[in-house]
Amino acid sequence: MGCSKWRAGFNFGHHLKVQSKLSVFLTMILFFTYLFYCLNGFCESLPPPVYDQQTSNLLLNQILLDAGQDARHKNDVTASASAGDEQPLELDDVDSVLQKLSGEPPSEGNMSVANSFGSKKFPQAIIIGVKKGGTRALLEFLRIHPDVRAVGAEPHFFDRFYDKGLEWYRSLMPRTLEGQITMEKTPSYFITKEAPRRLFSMSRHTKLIVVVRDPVTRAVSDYTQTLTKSPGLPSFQSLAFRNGSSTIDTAWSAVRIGIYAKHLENWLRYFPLSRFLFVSGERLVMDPAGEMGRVQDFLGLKRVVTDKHFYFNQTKGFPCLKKPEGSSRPRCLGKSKGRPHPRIPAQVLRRLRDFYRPFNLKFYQMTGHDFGWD
Ligand SMILES: Nc1ncnc2c1ncn2[C@@H]1O[C@H](COP(=O)(O)OS(=O)(=O)O)[C@@H](OP(=O)(O)O)[C@H]1O
Repeated sequence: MGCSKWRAGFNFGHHLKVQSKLSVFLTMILFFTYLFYCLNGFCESLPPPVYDQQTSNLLLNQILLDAGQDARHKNDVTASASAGDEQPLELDDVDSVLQKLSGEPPSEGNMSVANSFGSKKFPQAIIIGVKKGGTRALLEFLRIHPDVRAVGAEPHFFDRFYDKGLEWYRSLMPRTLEGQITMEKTPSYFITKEAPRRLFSMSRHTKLIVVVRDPVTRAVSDYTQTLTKSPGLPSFQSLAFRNGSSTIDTAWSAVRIGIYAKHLENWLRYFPLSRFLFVSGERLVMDPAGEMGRVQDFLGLKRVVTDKHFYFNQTKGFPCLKKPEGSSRPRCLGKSKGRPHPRIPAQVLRRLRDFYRPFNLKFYQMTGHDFGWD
């Protein structure tokens, strides 16, 4: 009995010894495999951190906040809904926000290649406005171009995060090779008083793109977005007119943003007109290829994005991409782009149109371009 107990104890001890030897052996195999991979340079192909954890959390919080209740601080991060079986072209979830923030393409075979080559540069071209003008559509259309690399989410550097410094801003940019253009879009730059001076101090050569849209429809679009986030919002007319009077309330941002001439004046104090391209938001919908031709010329790019990239989606009521960046499937923008607008009384729209007319004319004169809103 005692002997068999001892033998059992011995077997158990022996078993343990064999097990621990086996685990040491396996650990060694793992270690040497890893060492072998690193020596062959494979470790470098892991995506490098684009920004530190603190920054990433900050941005993530900001983005989630943007996507949340505060419609004034909205972003392009929206819950997605596709038209038919198509994937929306937006930053739909946290993962894709982080991925897009890094500016790297979706996890496909070439990800490590895209991460390892080129360098992060300050953007040579920025879509600075205007909110609800069609800025997301323009950026996504541009991203099909092989010589354009852009940050997906809005960095908001020249308005909200300027304190973080230029190096922080540059770290958000995707890597580019010689001849490729780095881009970003943040529509609130156009109405930010300090933005022109700040951008000028980064580089006076940055090309500036402004997507403009009839300020009346732009205001309604802006209001629609706020209404989606806050369903209890007062009516459009009660916000557009000051204290129930017939005076337009220019303190309301949905109205103020549309006074394009005023905002442009601020930019022209720093940048010459030749540095700007004004894209018609209406034409971007009616003739995306035509408008994209102008944009590519302005950026000094070969006209790669042409009518063969677009088709008109009847369900969505907007042009969509046949093959967007990193995908072989057709895609439309998400449900927050191309939303139906609430009905606004005709006399309210007329009053607003009258209000904008002189500013529009001034804007046409300043830009040398009649956008045909009147
Ligand atoms: N191809 C395509 N698909 C969908 N939507 C398109 C497209 N081209 C332009 N638009 C118009 O873009 C409007 C949204 O503008 P922005 O992207 O600048 O909005 S934002 O400021 O970034 O929130 C959006 O405004 P709403 O129609 O009011 O939703 C659209 O009219």
